[in-house]
Amino acid sequence: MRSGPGGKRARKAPPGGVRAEKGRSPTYVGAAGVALVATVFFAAMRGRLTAPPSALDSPPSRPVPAREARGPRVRHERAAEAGVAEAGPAEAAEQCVDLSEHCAYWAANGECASNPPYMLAECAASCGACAGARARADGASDEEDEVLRERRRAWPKCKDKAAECPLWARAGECAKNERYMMVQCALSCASCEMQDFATRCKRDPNATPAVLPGQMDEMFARIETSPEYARYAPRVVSRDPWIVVLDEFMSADEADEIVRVAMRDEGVHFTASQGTSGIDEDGTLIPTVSSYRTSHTNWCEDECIDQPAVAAVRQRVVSITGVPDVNHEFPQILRYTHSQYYNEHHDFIGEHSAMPCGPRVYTMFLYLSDVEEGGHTRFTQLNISVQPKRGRAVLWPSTLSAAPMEQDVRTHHVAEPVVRGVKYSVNLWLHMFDFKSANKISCTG
Ligand SMILES: O=C(O)CCC(=O)C(=O)O
Ligand SMILES: [Fe+2]
Repeated sequence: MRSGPGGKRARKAPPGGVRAEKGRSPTYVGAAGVALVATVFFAAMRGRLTAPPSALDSPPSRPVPAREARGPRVRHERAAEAGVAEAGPAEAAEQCVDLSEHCAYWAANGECASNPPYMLAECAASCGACAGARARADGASDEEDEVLRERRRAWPKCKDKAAECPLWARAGECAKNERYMMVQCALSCASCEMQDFATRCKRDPNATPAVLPGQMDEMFARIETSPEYARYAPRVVSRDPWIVVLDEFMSADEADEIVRVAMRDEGVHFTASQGTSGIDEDGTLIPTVSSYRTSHTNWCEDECIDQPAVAAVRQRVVSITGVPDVNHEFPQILRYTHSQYYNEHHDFIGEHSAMPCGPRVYTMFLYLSDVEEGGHTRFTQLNISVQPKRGRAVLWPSTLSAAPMEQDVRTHHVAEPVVRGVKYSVNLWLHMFDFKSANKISCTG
């Protein structure tokens, strides 16, 4: 059976300081800039710069280090467009290619120096910042090179996973973006021991489990019988395993508000939904985009997570399940348009069991829109199908009440293709232990 859906995993995007203008410190531009100006100059002298601006009908706009442009999937797409199969910026630097047709123009206009994080990633060739030129383009000194060589001798397996790591490290990103940098740029950040999953991600033996054996049954029975929850109009559609539909879990206004939040800057925030295809040597779940799942995903964090409607719903989920908010993954907002679906899968991801967060114990799935036809959530082994309806939620376990660390294989499910309308929905995955603290140190995959 396929592995489960990708959860909110270690932030794969490059460091925030290089994602947004605000992160660019003067030292950064200054130090890297001088070296880069020289690099670009010599690159130009070597004839690396190709089409001059006049070759373009109108000059391209300045390169924008937008969030969207920084995520790994988008990078891969861009690489594919540029004919660099499966290459990201690191590979692009190795192969010495540009990922944008505008690189030469931008480089000629000094962008390699004034916007190095973006330009080094996207325009390695035009900036003369290919692998061989990397150290000098970073402005690294001979002493720094020696420090890195020493570190490599002490930690032969330690590596930087992105070509830009030395530059980012010099810009202070190891501290500003610890979660990403300490694993992805371990060599440059002197955090080699952190690349070892077992060292970085030990579960606290005293961590409090959210669900003890038998408590799952108690929780579902409470939802069914307690007058406190009657306002959510709960309906038990299965008892073993438990599946409870809550027809009035959210108001129409709340659901609409969450869609509005999700739609902000839509092109940036919704990207193809990913699954996972395994785990790499430092404990990072490997994301995949495949025909198994064709929806689009928008992770609700940063400016989304505390929006009033989102916060109210999160609080409601805490109070109904008893699972504290720190155990919840960031809400995963989904959009399915015509014919989009998610094939049969289980939300339990085996690899989580060895992580500090432990397994997903519950899924609270929220429907934010009415769908004219299709888009049902169908539990394949139980012959149960839940129709999307704005405000409705469905709650089910991924593990067994009697053994809550173990998968309950009966809750496999599919998202049926949407036939008419658009389905907006949200996954809230609740873990056995603290997810958010573990996520901060890249220990949730
Ligand atoms: O869209 C649905 O109905 C279910 C989605 C789902 O199961 C998932 O994203 O894990
Ligand atoms: Fe699912």
